Amino acid sequence: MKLQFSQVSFSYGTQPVLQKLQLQVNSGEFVSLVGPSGIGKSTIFQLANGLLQPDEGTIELDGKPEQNRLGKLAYMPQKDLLLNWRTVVENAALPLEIQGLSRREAHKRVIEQLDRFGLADWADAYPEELSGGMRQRVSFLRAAITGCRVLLLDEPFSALDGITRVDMQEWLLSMWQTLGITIILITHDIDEAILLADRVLVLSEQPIRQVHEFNVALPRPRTVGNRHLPQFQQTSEQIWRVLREARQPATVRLQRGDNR
Ligand SMILES: Nc1ncnc2c1ncn2[C@@H]1O[C@H](COP(=O)(O)OP(=O)(O)OP(=O)(O)O)[C@@H](O)[C@H]1O
Repeated sequence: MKLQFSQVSFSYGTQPVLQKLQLQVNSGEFVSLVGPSGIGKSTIFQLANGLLQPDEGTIELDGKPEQNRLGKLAYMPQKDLLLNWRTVVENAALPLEIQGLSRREAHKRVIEQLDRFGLADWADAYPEELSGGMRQRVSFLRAAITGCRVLLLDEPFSALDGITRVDMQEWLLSMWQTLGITIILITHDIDEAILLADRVLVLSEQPIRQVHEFNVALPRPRTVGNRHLPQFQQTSEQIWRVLREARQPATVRLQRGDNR
């Protein structure tokens, strides 16, 4: 599914966050969104999934303006939000039950997918028995089982330790390739953004009027070893430059304040 923002503006009260933003994510693409804290990344996700509506402009799904986007894009928040009193199967089945499937049918569909998501031995486990990586797999399964063709992932690996994080990045890439879905990932980790994505979109100004776009010219399938390739280093430096330049005015203000 293709997602497009056309001339989208959005404010929280008097605070503008987006101004006439153009943004497109193509069907089957993996796109990373990076930018400083508070710039508006999560707001873009909430606009995309219909929790918020633009003040101006349109949001299009597969080329058609779509006002009613709730439930059409799956969203996986930073914190996994698993319910402690529900087992793995019961947690993952929740959106299907909300969609109106019987408990029995919802569980059957989840159980069919457990192996693919590396959860076959954990069907009846409760969240507190799972490692951080396992919890994220359950959360990912819960988002993917909805059948939505676009997954919005809001810093999914930020709470994981380094080794688990690398494992999960490689796992996510293999799932993306198997499922053939569109993924948009918010991350603060530039290396992660590059390693996973076809394109990295950098948000650097507030309000957001445009995105800086970087195509990632690395072959697929990718592994963490790709970080040492010259193209990887080059893209990383370009992204850092954009983010550093954007920070300059704030730094200058801070220095002036300190000198006063
Ligand atoms: N419900 C809200 N009401 C008013 N202002 C909000 C609301 N949600 C976010 N904001 C403000 O809008 C701006 C963008 O917030 P948003 O959460 O989209 O940023 P972000 O880039 O996702 O940040 P982070 O990386 O810290 O998650 C921030 O200044 C934030 O304080």
